[in-house]
Amino acid sequence: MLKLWRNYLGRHVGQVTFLFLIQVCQTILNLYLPNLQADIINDGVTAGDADKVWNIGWTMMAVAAGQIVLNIIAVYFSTRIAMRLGYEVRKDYFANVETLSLQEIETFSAGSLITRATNDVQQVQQATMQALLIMLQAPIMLVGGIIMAAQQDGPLTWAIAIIIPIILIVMGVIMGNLGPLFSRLQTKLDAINRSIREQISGIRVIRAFVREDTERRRFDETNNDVFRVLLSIGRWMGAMIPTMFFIINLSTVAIQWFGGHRIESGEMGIGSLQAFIQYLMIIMMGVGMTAMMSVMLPRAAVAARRINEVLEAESSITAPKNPFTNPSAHGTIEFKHVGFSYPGADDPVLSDISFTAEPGTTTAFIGATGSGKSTIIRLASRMFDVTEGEILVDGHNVKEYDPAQLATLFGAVPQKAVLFQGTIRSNLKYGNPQASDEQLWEALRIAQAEDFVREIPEGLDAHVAQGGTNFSGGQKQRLCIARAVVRRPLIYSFDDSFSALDMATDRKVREALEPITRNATQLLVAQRASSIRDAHKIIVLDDGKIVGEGTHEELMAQCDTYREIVESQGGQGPDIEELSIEEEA
Ligand SMILES: Nc1ncnc2c1ncn2[C@@H]1O[C@H](COP(=O)(O)OP(=O)(O)OP(=O)(O)O)[C@@H](O)[C@H]1O
Repeated sequence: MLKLWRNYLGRHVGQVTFLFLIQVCQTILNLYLPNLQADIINDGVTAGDADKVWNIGWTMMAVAAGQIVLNIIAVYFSTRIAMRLGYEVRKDYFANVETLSLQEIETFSAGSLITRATNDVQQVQQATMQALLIMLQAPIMLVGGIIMAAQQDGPLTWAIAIIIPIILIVMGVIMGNLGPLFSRLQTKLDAINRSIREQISGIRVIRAFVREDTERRRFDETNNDVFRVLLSIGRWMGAMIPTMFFIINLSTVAIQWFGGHRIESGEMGIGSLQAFIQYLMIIMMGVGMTAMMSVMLPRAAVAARRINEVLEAESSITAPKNPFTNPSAHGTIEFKHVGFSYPGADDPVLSDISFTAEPGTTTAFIGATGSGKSTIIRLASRMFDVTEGEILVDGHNVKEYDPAQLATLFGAVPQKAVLFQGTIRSNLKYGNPQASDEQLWEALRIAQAEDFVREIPEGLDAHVAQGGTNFSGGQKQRLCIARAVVRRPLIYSFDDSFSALDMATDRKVREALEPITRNATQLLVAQRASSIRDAHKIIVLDDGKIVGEGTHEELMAQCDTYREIVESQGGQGPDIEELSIEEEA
């Protein structure tokens, strides 16, 4: 928490100092009021001096008004500073998350990253606001209250010396139990966020398989966990307030009783007893504020630690000091004995993968699900770093490139079509922000998406909902293909990118792509053997290893796994063009 405050409140030292000065003045005025009250009763009312009553009364009014004005200023500045802190933390947080590689994002998990950016930042923001308001006020109230009470009646101060340690012990016990509960709460909130995210994004599958009850039960378990922790927190918080009031009321009765005896014996004025009780209340308020801070701070400290973890996280995929710039890039990709394990996984997903993909050729990957096809595509553009061997692009290790520059060589169409909230234009311009409308329409034409976009009255300005949910699977896939085409990259990677297209559209897209990809390097993952039989090179994967490499004919002759795949899909049969012509007929 301190680190976060140092970094972010440090940027507003002027405002924070001004706020602290206001708080000191306000608290001094607050401490002065009971003193005036004692004077008005002792020297004015009891002595029957009306002038004194008026004079002190006016002073009390002025002091109270001053205190109110200062309080308003303090609330304004503490809110402003805390909101600014939240804004700046969120801004830096998001900027840093954007720089992280998939490796770190998967380690944190998307659900936890969202909770940290929302719930955790809010906790810190609220704690900061309260801290700015009461952190300086509480100790002044405590110490100042004791001094002022002692001035009213020294001998009665022993009562305060007994009451404060009792309250501190009670608070200590309650806070000691609340701290670990808040840590647990944050972890449980992460879990509930993950669960909500998964279930909402998978709602169609849940409905299709009628799994609502199972999912509801799974959610109930997570929800119950949060409920149980909140209940425990509520119990301790609930115990705190009545306990505090019990101690305060008991103390007031004790002070009235002892004070009454001292008034009777003429050692104390009535006004002084009134003031003494008021100072006791101020001291208790100081203790209460400290207690409130000690509830809020541990919780905010947990949140601050989680935010700091993300703010300080560094991408494992970084640019070298002097990145290699390639003025005449061709797009040759070479895998040399590549091995790879996902972060946290024990077993390698890929072992000893070696191949070269040249410009003007298509290298296709086929194999059972989970055999590592998509992983090869991800490694080629350095979304993860290999754990063994090396990957070269145009003869240079991908680690020699600036990752951002390397990414511009690729036009990737991912397995899961990803679109962003905005318009068709804004989504296509991800491929090339400078692209003209003509270029966007041409890309749509190549991706066989022109017709359905033209049918929408807004055309390129048609709204794309979050995640592209207002488009069908095939439409989304075609928009993703168009986005890659807009870039006109040297390397195209199609990760099962035609799976949602019918045979006829699949053929049309491939035909339209042919002229623009003719000189590019193409990496193509496909499930259908018929889709890749024309590839210059087909690599057959089995359990992360290459078990065959060659053209369709070569593999049919030499590779059992490939032959099995082809036969399981209906034998050599007609290729995709023949199939689609039949389908159209
Ligand atoms: N982000 C990840 N974290 C951990 N393991 C992963 C991750 N992504 C994939 N894997 C694992 O790596 C293996 C290879 O996955 P990959 O997605 O490369 O297979 P694939 O051949 O493309 O499969 P499919 O044809 O089903 O898309 C699988 O066993 C999978 O469980």
